Amino acid sequence: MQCIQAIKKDVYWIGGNDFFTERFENMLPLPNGVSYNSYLILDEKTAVIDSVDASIRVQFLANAKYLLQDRKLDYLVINHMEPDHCAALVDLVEMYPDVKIVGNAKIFTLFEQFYGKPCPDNYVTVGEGDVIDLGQHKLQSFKAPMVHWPEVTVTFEQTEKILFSADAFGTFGTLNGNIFADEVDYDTVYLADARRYYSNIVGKFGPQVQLALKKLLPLGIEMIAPLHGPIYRTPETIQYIVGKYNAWSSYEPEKKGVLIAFASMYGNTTAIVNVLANKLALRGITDMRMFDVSKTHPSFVVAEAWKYSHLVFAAPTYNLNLYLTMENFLHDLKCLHFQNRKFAVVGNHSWASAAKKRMVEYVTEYFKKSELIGDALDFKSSLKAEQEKELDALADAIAESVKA
Ligand SMILES: Cc1cc2nc3c(=O)[nH]c(=O)nc-3n(C[C@H](O)[C@H](O)[C@H](O)COP(=O)(O)O)c2cc1C
Repeated sequence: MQCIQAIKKDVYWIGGNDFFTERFENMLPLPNGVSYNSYLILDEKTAVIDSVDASIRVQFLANAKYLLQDRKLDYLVINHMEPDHCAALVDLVEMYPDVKIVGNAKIFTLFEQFYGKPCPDNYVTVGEGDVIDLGQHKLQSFKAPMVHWPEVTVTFEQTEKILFSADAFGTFGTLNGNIFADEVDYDTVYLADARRYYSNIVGKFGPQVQLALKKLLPLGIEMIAPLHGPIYRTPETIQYIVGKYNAWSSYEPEKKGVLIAFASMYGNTTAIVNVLANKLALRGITDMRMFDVSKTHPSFVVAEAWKYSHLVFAAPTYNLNLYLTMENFLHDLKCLHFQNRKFAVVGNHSWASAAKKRMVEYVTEYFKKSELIGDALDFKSSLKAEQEKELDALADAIAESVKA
């Protein structure tokens, strides 16, 4: 049966929820599921904007069929060729063989790479600013390269001022009946997932997101309809998510505070960061977060890194290298072009130290616009009373910097 909602007169959400898939891109855990959004416009001409993942293909096709009844589908607009949005494209072409497929040249290249050439005569290639006229609704195409993938386009519906934003402004988390951001307690239900989606999926492409925002915001957007998560239709929710994207894509921390990311095999490094966190609390630092990167999936810790201004890394040496789960976490941050933060480093070893040096290397050589606070510390196996003053000095330096 169909499961649809009108988002404006004659404009419908025809996507669906995936509660089943364990990991997005087979890597990032989905404790709250994910939605794949698609949209259908019924005008003098009909159009579907993007399709969905294979997991909800049946629901999506039922939705499209229900709305189109015995009308034909005139246009299939493709903004993004990642498979979580493309699994039903060929089905639509088979159901509506005359459909015109709208996309830029890169979209058609990727389409053929994934699906061969089932319908090369159906292509309508659009460039920057080109408009597809449906009657009342007019779909204008804008490139947003690397706002996740190189082919990404966004489509601006000029009459209702709806931005079909592809992966931009998307979030993990299913839509729970309420498909609009203003219908839910957004900060409780979606904010953490939105930050985790942004930082892990789009985080590397901050400058490209900034360019897209500069180009698109002057259009006077009155609704943002992304490919994942809720739709933003009120000035407040639009301003809110645009504000978050602006901060995230310019690598500005949302909060002055401390995130402690640590790793430990036998608990000695854990004991050290527990004492450090305690000392920071006694110096007035509030709302700290601590994550064992061996236990918590890095995608969650990456998201918290995007939020906080100050980060402490603490880990032992392992086979003359940095302990692997910390190495993986820092490598992940490096690949995401993480930057513009203040850091403290605490190593631990028993005979030949490597962890401290490697963590300092990440901070000073790989994370741009970043600063090491206090002395990088190195402990030998366990915390001794005589070293407490080193931890006190580090806590003083971090607290002073947070409060500055
Ligand atoms: C497999 C393995 C390899 C290790 N390699 C080194 C090493 O190369 N250099 C070193 O100084 N300590 C090495 N250590 C020792 C730990 O770094 C050290 O005992 C540390 O204090 C453990 O901290 P934790 O209690 O937080 O796990 C190794 C430990 C293990 C289990």
